[in-house]
Amino acid sequence: MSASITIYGAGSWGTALAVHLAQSGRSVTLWARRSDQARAIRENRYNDEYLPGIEIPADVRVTSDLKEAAQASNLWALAVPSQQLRSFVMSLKPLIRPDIVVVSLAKGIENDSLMTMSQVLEDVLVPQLDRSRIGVLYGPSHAEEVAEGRPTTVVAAAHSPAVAEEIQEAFMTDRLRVYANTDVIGVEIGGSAKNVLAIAAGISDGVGYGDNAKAALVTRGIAEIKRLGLALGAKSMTFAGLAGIGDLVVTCMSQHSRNRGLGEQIGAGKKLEEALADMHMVAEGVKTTQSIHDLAQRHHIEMPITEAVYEVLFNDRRPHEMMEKLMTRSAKRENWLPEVLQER
Ligand SMILES: NC(=O)C1=CN([C@@H]2O[C@H](COP(=O)(O)OP(=O)(O)OC[C@H]3O[C@@H](n4cnc5c(N)ncnc54)[C@H](O)[C@@H]3O)[C@@H](O)[C@H]2O)C=CC1
Ligand SMILES: O=C(CO)COP(=O)(O)O
Repeated sequence: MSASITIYGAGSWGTALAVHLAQSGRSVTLWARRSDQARAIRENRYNDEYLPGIEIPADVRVTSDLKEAAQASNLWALAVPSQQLRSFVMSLKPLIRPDIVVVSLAKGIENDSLMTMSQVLEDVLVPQLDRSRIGVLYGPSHAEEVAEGRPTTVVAAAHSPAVAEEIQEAFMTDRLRVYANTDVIGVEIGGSAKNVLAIAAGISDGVGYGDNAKAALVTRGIAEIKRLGLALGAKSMTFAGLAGIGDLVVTCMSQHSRNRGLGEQIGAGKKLEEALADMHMVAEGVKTTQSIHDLAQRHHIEMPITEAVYEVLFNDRRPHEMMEKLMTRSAKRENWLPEVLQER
């Protein structure tokens, strides 16, 4: 077990993991961006802004000093929004050491580069850090439930099996069960694209389409996510795993999901800007819709649900119009054997 972990980003997810891991005996340092936030958490032992009602154990060290956080451990977990990851890691780069393992907790695809989070980390940190020491931790894990110690499962992915297992061991507790995987691109595409489908599920809830429509979005959603993943080199089975169907189900069904909640407001008639103005926390699905839409175009992948979400969010199209378009597409086959056998 990695004795100590540094978590960068004292938002909902970073704080929840810090609480959970500290309660499980790890030595945890939580880095907060603003010194006033770090001080308030140190003094009150609550993070009311991002994770209200959860007490932060006294042994979680809270700092806004990057150097102090970097020196505190050899395992760095990054819980900052995906579009800010690159600039944040640039500021960490002077502090990197070759024995560090860096894990992205952020789920998303960078807008301009269309890189996944591990690719952004590689882009910034290699060669100072070996590529094998970069990983991600994704899966169905709402912060509110992890902070309360409710049973949760996630997947640690890295190109090196040994590093995937090192991350697994570092985060595994009796209430947070971690699986290891080496299909990094599969885990990242599953864990990121699910936020687009969460917005679709929320729109469906807001309009009031019902349970059948929601089940269709989850099922046909994983089909289109898998198509993109396979084109990018992912393994088919990853999409039946925790960062595939697992993450998709939780986000489309949960009361906690911010992306689903944002979609619900849009389905009920709000404009994207209005829905975003009501949110304090990041809803990764908005930016990820742009990236996934662009990736699908680049690789000529049919992603009709993503396309529909894109049109509603960015081109002012009505949810009813897009649903009609989805329902009246030409007739398709589902999982015909010759096509399934072509998959990896
Ligand atoms: N909340 C959840 O249940 C889960 C969230 N995630 C992922 O974790 C990532 C973070 O999510 P949350 O903690 O929920 O978001 P949040 O909105 O609650 O917190 C974001 C944190 O990032 C910090 N931040 C913003 N811009 C920054 C910058 N330029 N540099 C450094 N720090 C910056 C903020 O101060 C804040 O502490 C997202 O990618 C999300 O998809 C993954 C699993 C669960
Ligand atoms: O990724 C998450 C849970 O696994 C959090 O994202 P949402 O809050 O949109 O569901």
